[in-house]
Amino acid sequence: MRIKAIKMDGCGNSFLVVDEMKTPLAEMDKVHLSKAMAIQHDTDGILYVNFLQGMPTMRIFDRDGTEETMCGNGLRCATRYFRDNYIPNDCFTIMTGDGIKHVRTNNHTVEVNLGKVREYQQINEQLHFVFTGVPHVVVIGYCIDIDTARNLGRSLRTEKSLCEFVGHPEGVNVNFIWLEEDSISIRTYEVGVENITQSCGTGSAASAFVASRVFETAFPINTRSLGGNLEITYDDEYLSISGLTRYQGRITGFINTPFTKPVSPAYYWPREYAWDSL
Ligand SMILES: N[C@@H](CCC[C@H](N)C(=O)O)C(=O)O
Repeated sequence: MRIKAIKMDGCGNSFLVVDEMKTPLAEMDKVHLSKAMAIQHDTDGILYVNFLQGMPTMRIFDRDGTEETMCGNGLRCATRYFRDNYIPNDCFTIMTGDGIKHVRTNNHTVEVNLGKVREYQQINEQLHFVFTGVPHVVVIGYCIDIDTARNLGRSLRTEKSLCEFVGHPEGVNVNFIWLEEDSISIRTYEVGVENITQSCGTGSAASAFVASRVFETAFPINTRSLGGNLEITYDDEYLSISGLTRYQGRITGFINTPFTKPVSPAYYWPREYAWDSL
């Protein structure tokens, strides 16, 4: 079976977009396929886009093949894909694992409304917890290097007592934040990618919310991550994130379906980048 995907990123948070209207896939194939494609093409996850009962929908599978409820930057990329291919409007809605989300585009800039802040709790002076579609711990501190953030993030992400305390025994994403003159800087250790990513939309929103309480920073808040900046707004308890999205290229591959067991990615997914300006 031939599969086509588009490589995109939102502030460096990278995804392959698989359009299920063009490439219908069996549910059982998605876990193996997602893991294989994400590793081979070095992306943080795979976005499956489709229309279900007439409604645009997005599903996100992380690099390790697990499905997540939400992904802020992924939703921004999916929004741009829908706008450019199917929905010639600036404002519309997309169904996600975390419910219906309102989205808005302005050329390459995409804003998505993540909904109301949920489950906020201050754990101690340095640690806070916020649910913005997926669970996020926010650690307040000072400028941290990548290796330290990766090591600390990895141990906090599965720290049993912390995860149980915040009600998410499955694990949490970890954001290290510090205050800059005109913004906050963030390094996010992401569940499912199991590494620091270039940017995390839901993590940036959670971090901005915590910064507004701890540093009394006024919204809109600019967040700086390795891959770029996002603007976070807070309106009537609803958090929105806005920033640039990019196309990186088209990918074509072939798979034998259905999968019965995990297969080496290179076996069925040849590299055929055709970089273009889409
Ligand atoms: N990068 C995403 C967040 C993805 C969620 C995370 N990988 C998880 O599994 O919880 C974003 O932009 O929000």
